[in-house]
Amino acid sequence: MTEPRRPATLTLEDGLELTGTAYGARGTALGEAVFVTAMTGYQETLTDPSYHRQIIVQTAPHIGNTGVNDVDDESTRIWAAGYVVRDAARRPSSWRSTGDLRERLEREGVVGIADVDTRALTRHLRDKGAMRMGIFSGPEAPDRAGRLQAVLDSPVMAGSDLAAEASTAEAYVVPAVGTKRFTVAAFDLGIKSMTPTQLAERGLEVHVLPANTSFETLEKIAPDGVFFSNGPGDPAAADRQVDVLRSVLDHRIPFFGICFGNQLLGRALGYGTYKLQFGHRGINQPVLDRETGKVEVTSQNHGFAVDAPLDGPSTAPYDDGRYGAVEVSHICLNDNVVEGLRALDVPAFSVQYHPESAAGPHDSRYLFDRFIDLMDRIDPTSQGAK
Ligand SMILES: NC(=O)CC[C@H](N)C(=O)O
Repeated sequence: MTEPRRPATLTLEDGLELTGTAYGARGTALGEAVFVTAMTGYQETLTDPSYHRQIIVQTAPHIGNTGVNDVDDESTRIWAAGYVVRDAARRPSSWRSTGDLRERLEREGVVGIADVDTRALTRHLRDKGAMRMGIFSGPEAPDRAGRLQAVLDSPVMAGSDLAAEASTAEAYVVPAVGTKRFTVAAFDLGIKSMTPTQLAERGLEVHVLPANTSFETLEKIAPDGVFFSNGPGDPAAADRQVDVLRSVLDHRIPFFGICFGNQLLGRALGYGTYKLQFGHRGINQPVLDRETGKVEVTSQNHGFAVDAPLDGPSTAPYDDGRYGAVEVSHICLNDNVVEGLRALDVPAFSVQYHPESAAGPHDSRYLFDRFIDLMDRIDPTSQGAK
């Protein structure tokens, strides 16, 4: 291998260092190190707001080969705090490509590192657990002690309340495609753009709301259903959204949540959440739908999970069972982590994975139809499930 022309160093909080070549912007990147096993879809991954404050390590060895294009972004910018790849493509080659990933990373100030053995790094993170990381390149790069200190001084993910940082500043409406069936209020906790698209394509008028919207503001929209999106940060820190969700449940408004939304439904029902040793991030995670017995191959990106009993149904602990019985509807077949919740006495369900599937397989898009079924079953005069 030829000597790297623009050296860069990657430093983990446990002291491990790897050297490579600067990729994208030069400077310093700090964040939680997370590995992503998806073989495709790096543009969707980089622009997923749930990666706010995380440095992505791609296990797929060749990144940038299909360039970047104008249609695959999941938000208006790259949210990843840094990027670690093995072989960065020298030039893109795809009929869809309108630009070069390396140039885009540079333009958006995202510091990356290439020529790293990302699979060895992944095994390290898998065995040692989630931890902070820094990438350092350019003339200002600190020495070894300075690099480690910078990593140790950076914030940890546990306890971080980040949804508002990734949310829209202003509410906006995505009109229903075709005949309008229902009005939905979608809390943007770091929403991916494919989600309102999937909702709107099913005849839903989607009111996308900032993360800190109050229940009073929500009520003015008179939604037929409420949706909570994916998003960055620790669900244990999102008390404000949990309070709003409890009001939604109290009013028996049909609710559907994805990923962060699943964790917040878990909390609203009285369950705890915990940090996984390492997260689930990829587009080939097997999940069992326990009602149908079917296995879905899913797109996932989560570092936290809901702590709910797998044997069910059981009474939701919040306020002495105020929300009645709940069951764990989906589990991950790799490690039995809770991947979905369904309330049996209030109209609410959620999944820990990504039915909007951008990137990823489309096995789970039926869940958007289940949300519509739930709204269909509600009798507006009784404000309760039929
Ligand atoms: N994609 C998401 O919504 C992630 C949820 C949460 N931030 C986690 O890491 O578990």
